[in-house]
Amino acid sequence: MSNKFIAPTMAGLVLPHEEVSQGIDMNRDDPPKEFFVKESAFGAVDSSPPLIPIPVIDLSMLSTETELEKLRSALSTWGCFQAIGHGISSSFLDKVREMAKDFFLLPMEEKENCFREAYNNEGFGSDVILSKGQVFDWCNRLSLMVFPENQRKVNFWPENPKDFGETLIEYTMNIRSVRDVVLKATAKSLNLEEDMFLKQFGEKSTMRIRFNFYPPFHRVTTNAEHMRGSVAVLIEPDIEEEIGPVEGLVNEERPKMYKTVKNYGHFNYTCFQKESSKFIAPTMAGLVLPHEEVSQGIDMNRDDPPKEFFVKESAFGAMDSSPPLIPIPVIDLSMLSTETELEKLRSALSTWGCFQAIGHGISSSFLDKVREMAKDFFLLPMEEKENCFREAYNNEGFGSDVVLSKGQVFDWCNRLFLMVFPENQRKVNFWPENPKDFGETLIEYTMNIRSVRDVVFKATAKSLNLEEDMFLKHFGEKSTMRIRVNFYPPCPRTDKVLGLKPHSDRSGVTVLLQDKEVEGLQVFKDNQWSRVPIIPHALIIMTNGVMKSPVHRVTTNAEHMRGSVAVLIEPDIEEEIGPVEGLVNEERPKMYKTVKNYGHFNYTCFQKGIVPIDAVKL
Ligand SMILES: O=C(O)CCC(=O)C(=O)O
Ligand SMILES: [Fe+2]
Repeated sequence: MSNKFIAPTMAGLVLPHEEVSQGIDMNRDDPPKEFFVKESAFGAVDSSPPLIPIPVIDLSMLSTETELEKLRSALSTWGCFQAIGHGISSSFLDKVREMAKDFFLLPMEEKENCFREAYNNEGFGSDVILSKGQVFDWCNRLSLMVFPENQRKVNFWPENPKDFGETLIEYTMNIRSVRDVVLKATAKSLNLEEDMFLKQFGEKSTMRIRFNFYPPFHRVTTNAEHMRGSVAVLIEPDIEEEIGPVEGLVNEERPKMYKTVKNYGHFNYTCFQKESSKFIAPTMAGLVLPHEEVSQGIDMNRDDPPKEFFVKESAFGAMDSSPPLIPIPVIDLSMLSTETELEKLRSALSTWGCFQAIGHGISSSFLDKVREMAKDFFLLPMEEKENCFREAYNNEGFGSDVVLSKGQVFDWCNRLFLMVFPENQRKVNFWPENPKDFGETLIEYTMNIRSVRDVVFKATAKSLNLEEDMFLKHFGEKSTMRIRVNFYPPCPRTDKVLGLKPHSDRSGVTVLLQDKEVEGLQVFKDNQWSRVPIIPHALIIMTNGVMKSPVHRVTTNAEHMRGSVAVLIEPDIEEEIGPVEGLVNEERPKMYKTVKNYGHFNYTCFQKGIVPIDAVKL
């Protein structure tokens, strides 16, 4: 449903929305400054450097010593050459070029089918957004894996022009022959065994193709009138193959200077990422806001939220800013030893799937401290929060919605999302250093919530006449606890914009500390939305994986910001989640399948536009 990414490239963070859906405007004469290159080790941009020809090698002559020596010299000095005599007909090469151009000239609606995903290069688009201050290339690309065949992602392959796929494969097969000739000749020119490089690239050597398309550029280029295209086939070694110094070239005089690496493509990418591993004010960042806002988060005083934040009609009805205030049940955890409270719990979970917990044993002053700390963090200047920015393709850290799909509706919300338990899965580089006691308080709070979890799990099991440890065991030793600190800036369009769209949490249990003053949370029950009233020191508990998964949302508020802190408790990834044995019998047969790694399963469903519970129905 939403796994395609909006005209990803020129899309970027950097262009106004109209252009996002249309690609780089080929007639504009004012490229945004995000495309301007910076000074670098490679010197300034210079539009007409001298035309020093790179070497030309005739592949059909490589059986001669002269041509072989030319090749060796070309590769050791330049590392590249122009190949002639390669045996591919000129008319076929022209056909490939024409076909590529035909594709890029299609209207955007047609190319849309090939849009790459947000976090992946495969498909049509331009630069993946990776880092703050990234300089964008003035280029659209279509990048496709062609070999090995079983790694083709045909959903990204153009259906138009008609013979695109066929031509692509034929061309790549031709290039494979060229590859073999060049790799063999190179080995020979170095007095190595002929198959040396072929073997190093392995049987499963991949071949990707990248079509580049550069729209004309009025200001900078001399050929301001013409667009330009090119086609690159990228040949990579088998992922499993170790790449390193060739044995035959290493000896006592020339010892090894480099290490061997596996999966070089990934290694290369990781190196690149290290330069720029933080993602620009990721959220409110998105594609949708003008650049100044990208670096400052949602402007808390703006009076014109962009329309990408406007909610659409959904199965959960229209926006209604003041639904009835039907109180969700209140359960006193300190009273769960009594039958009455236990029955109240059972009923709350089977009808609402959530309740407000009082008597939970956590002091009001400590809860206030947690809320204050969260607020202090969000009120820090953006430069300080920058250290916690999440990466483009990952929720962990500070930011807002990950950009996932075309037409995605964004939440009016900044978040800080952190894994707290198990301890060895903490990514401390995303943890705030300010306020000073943030980390400590966070851990203490989560440990408190873990005790609350245990009490609720045990009581729930008891209320269903199950063994007390049933749910605790089901969640496994390695049950994870993540914390999500939400912060909703005031929003002038409460009629159109939500703080959080309708959803049910992917976690097994969510424990939520609401804002003490500003309301906003709503729960969907019996086909209508109910507002959840504020009980200042209660914890809202949603038991998603246990009985009923409440669908909830958060509205926005025009005058006040609002904060909340959610702890998400998930089962051990390895643990199978499914119907509880003790509840299944002949009269009530199993209705659902078991799944492993429910969190991932939930996410996959979301991506496909499926409700998880429907996907596990037997
Ligand atoms: O802000 C709230 O009250 C709810 C937050 C929420 O639903 C979530 O973080 O999943
Ligand atoms: Fe939620």
